[in-house]
Amino acid sequence: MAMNLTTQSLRRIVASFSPARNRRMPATLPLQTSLTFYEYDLIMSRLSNDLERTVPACASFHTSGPCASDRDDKARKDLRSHARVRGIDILRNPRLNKGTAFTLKERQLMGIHGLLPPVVRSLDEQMVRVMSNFTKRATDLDRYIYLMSLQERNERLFYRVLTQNVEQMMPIVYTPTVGQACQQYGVAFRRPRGLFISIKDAGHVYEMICNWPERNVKAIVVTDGERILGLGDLGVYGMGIPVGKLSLYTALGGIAPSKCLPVILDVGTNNKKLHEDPLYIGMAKERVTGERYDAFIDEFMKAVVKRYGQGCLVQFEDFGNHNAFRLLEKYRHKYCTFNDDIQGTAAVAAAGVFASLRITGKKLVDNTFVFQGAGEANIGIAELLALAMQEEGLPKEEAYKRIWMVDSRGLIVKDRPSGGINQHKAPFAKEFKPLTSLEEIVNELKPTALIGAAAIPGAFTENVLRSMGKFNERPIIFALSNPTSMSECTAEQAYKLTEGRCVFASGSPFPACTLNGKTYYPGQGNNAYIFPGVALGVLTCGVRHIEDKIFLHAAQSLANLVTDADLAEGRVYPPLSMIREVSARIATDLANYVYSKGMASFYPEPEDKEEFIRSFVYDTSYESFEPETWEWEE
Ligand SMILES: O=C([O-])CC(=O)C(=O)O
Ligand SMILES: [Mg+2]
Repeated sequence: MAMNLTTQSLRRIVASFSPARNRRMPATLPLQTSLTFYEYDLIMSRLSNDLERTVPACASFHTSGPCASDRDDKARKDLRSHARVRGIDILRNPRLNKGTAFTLKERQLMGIHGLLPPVVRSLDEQMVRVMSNFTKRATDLDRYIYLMSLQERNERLFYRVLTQNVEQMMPIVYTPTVGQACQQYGVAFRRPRGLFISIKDAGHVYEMICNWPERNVKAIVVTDGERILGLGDLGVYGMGIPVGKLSLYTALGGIAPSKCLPVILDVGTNNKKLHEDPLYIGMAKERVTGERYDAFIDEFMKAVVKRYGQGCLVQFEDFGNHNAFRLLEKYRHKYCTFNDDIQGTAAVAAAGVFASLRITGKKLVDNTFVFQGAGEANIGIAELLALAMQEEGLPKEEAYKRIWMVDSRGLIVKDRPSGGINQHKAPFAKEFKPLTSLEEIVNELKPTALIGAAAIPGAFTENVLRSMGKFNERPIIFALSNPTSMSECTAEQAYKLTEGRCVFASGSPFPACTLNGKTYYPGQGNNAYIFPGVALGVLTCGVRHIEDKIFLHAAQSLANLVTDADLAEGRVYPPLSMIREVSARIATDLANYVYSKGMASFYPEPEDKEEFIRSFVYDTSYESFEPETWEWEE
C-alpha cells in the first residue's frame, strides 16, 4: 500500500470498514478482515503520524484546552489515541473505555469484539447499574473504593455519575469520606493515581514529570501531606486529597481530566504511627525541612513550568501552616498559583458572611468577629474580611480592630505573656488582657460572629453557643473544621442552643435538622464552592497571578448566588445540587472582572463571557469511535 495517502483517500479506506458498506456481512464477523491486519495497521499508524503533526504541542490552554475550537482537535485526538491503542488495551484505558457501551461496529473495528459481554448498554443504563452497586456497599469507605475503581476503569462514566449525583457523591469522593480513605490509604490503595515524587528524587523532578503520560496538563493540585484536612500529618497517604480535589475540578469546574495532575511530594512524615505501619507507601522517616525542603519545592515549581508552561495552575493543598504561608508569599507573584486552604477557604467563608448579612441586617463593618484558631484558614478568612471592609471605605487599622483571634494559647493580645505571635497573627493582636478560655472570650467581647477552624472538635461548647444566642438576635456561627469529626459543633447543637436563631455553616456536610417543626438546612462552607470556579476562570482567561482581589470577587459572586429562598431555609450557600452551575457563574463573573482589570492574557477578549466559559466545560458523554461519525478536515 502506498505510503503517501491523502486524508481523502484515508477517509475512503477507513470508511470502507464501516458495516454500512457491508450490510450483508454477518454482524459478528470482525470487519477488519476486509483488509489484512497489516494494511489496517499501516493506515492507522499513518493516520496517527498525520494527526501527531496536526495537533501541536501546545503551551497555552487555548490551543489544546477543552474549548470549543478544541472540539475539532478532540475528535482527531481521540482518533489518534484510538490509532495507537488497540484491542484489550482500549478496555484497559479509562479514558477510552466505554465498557458495554461500545457499539458492535466499534468492537469490531477496535479489535475488542468478544472481549465484552454481547449486550450493548447506553451510558444511562450503565449509570443505573453503578448507582445500584454504589448504594449496596455497606460503608462509605467501600463506596469510596468502588467509585475510585470506576474512575480507573471508565472515566466518563465516573464523571457522569458524579455530576448527576453531586449531593450523594461529594461526601464520598470528597470530605468527609476522603479523610477516612487517607487515614486508611494503605488498605484502600488499589492502583497508583497521580505523581509520587520523593525528595530522594531531587535533581530529577523534571524527568519524573515527563513520565506523566499527558502532554497538556493545565492544573496541578499538590500536597506534602503535612496537614491533611484537620487530621494532621498523613504523609503520602494524603494523596487522596489532590485526587479528590481534582475530581471536583472536572465534576464541578468542567476541566477535562486529562488536564489535571495530582501530585504528592514525599519529604517524609512526622507521624510516628506511619513509621511503624507496615502498609505505609511513603518514606518512613522524619520530614526533611530547611534548605533541602525549599530547594526541592523550588525544583518542582520550575519543572512544572518547564514541562507544562507558565500558564499551568498549581494549587497548594494541605501543607503545614509554616510552609503554606511561606510558599504562598514566595510563589504568588512568580507562578500561577494559590493556596486553597488560605485563599479558597477565605473566599468561601467570606461569601457565607456576606450572605449572612442579609439575614442579620447588619453591615459588614458593624460586626465583631472572633476566630477560634489562627492557622491557614482563619488567617486567610480574617485577612479577606479586612480587605472587604477596606473596600467599603474603612481604614486598615479600623478593619483589624473588628477582628479578634484566638489560638492554642488564648486570645491574641499584644505582649502576650505566653508569646507565640507570628507575623501573620501580629496584625490582629489587640491591647487587651490575656484571656484563655473561649467561653470567657465570648462573654467579654460579645462577638456577632464566631468562626472556628482549629480542628478542635467540640470547641464551641454549650456555654459558648448559648452566649452567642444571648448576645445576638441572629448570631453567625461557622464551624469550618474538616472532616465532620473535627467540627467545632454539630449543626443540631448550634440550632438547638440558639433556639434556631443562629446562621450556621460547616466545612463538612451536616444533615438538615428539624427543631419545633421548622427544618434548617445548614450550608456547607467548603472551598469546593470556590476553587473549581476560580480555576476555570483563571485558566480560560489566562490569568497569570491570582491576586487576593480575585478571591474577594469570587466570594461576592458566590454570595450573590444565594437566593432569598435559600436564606429562609437557613442556607448561606446555594444548595449543593447547584454547585456545578455556581462554578460556571463564578468563572463567568471572574472573566468579566479580570478583563476589566487587565489581568487576563487571552486575547482577543471574548465578547460573550458566559458562552466562552461554558464552551470549555468537559462533556461527560461518550465519544463515538465509528468512522462515519467523525468530522474530517478536507
Ligand atoms: O478539603 C476540604 O474539605 C477543605 C479543605 O481544603 C481542608 O479542610 O483542608
Ligand atoms: Mg485543604
